[in-house]
Amino acid sequence: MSSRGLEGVVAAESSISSIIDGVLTYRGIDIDDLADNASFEEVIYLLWHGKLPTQSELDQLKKDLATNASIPQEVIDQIRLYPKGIHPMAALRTAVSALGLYDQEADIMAEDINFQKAIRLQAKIGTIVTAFARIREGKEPVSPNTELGFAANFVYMLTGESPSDIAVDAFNKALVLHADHEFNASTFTARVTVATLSDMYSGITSAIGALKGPLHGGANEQVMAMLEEIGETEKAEEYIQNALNNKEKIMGFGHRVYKDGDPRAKHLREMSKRLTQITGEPKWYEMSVKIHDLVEGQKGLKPNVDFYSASVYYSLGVARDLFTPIFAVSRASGWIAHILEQYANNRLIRPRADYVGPQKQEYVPIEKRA
Ligand SMILES: CC(=O)SCCNC(=O)CCNC(=O)[C@H](O)C(C)(C)COP(=O)(O)OP(=O)(O)OC[C@H]1O[C@@H](n2cnc3c(N)ncnc32)[C@H](O)[C@@H]1OP(=O)(O)O
Ligand SMILES: O=C([O-])CC(=O)C(=O)O
Repeated sequence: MSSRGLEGVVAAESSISSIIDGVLTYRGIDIDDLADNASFEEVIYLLWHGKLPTQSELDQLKKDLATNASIPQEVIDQIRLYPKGIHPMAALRTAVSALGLYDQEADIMAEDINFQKAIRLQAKIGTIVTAFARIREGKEPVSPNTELGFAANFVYMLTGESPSDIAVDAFNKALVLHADHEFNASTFTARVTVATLSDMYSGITSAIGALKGPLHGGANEQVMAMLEEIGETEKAEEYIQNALNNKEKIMGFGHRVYKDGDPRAKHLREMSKRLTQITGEPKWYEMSVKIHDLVEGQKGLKPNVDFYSASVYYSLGVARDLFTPIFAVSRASGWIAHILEQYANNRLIRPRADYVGPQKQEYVPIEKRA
């Protein structure tokens, strides 16, 4: 008997992140502690090395990320040629694949070289997202500022302006919260790809493709589309009632693993409350809370990481279709950690199918086919 969607199947051992009794940890540290205290760079180090960095290790990682953040001119030139109107996740998938063409060590598998590649990839993925976002608006990409940390540099490259502390803190926390999540669909995809001993760029490219879908990372964009379609908090009840009556899925709710709620959602809810007050548009938070109460009350479904992150990113002035690419910028750290773990103890991932099709069929020559 197969398990539909591999529900409940334990596919491998991992020591990177855990979800036990509804508690999420990275390397055994509770996500609540990390969300309240850690920088994204500390989390990257933790995920890749299995321990929190010392001050000098952190300084070195920050320096490495900042100095590797520029992307090859060829990749920028290619981005300029992408068709107008494409989704930024499609652009990111294509540009990360292209990035691999310009990494002379892409196919070298030695552990130390893989760590260097990990830094290059993590450093450049935010630059790709921001370069695409600006080029499609007819603006020039902004080169990374080597003096800035990861979150600040991302906001700087996106806007071209010196980022506010509020924006940097919010981005940092969002990056920490999205960094890793056990064997979610995109991470598992990355592991399947590199378990053939394919390269890291192939692993990340396939993971981006998996994250793009609305049942996974793509849900955050769909949440904002729903909020904007509803428009006013007073209209939420009728909208949600109709959707549930029509058996539609409400984006940002439900989870394959968490049945009592996603521990990341409360942090994003708080951020949404605060940021929507700051922008003077509390309605997006109020509408989200209204929807939350309705969906939980009627279906018992709780919000996942994608629900309140929508109003958070919106309040930070991010275009709706960049929400999922920002998720990818963060999750790249987790994908890379899993790719390194897969390489370190590799075996091809190749499950079986429960064949339910016809058997003992004859080959019928084409002229005799009905
Ligand atoms: C970062 C992330 O990837 S978090 C997840 C992001 N995705 C979303 O927010 C999309 C909306 N949510 C969903 O589609 C689902 O809850 C998933 C895909 C996240 C997990 O789903 P699964 O474990 O496969 O549950 P499944 O889709 O089988 O749903 C089980 C039941 O709950 C219902 N259900 C699950 N989620 C929702 C939802 N968001 N809205 C309404 N009903 C839902 C299903 O319709 C189904 O009902 P049924 O048994 O009457 O047919
Ligand atoms: O774990 C999952 O299935 C989806 C999820 O919440 C994530 O990837 O962060």
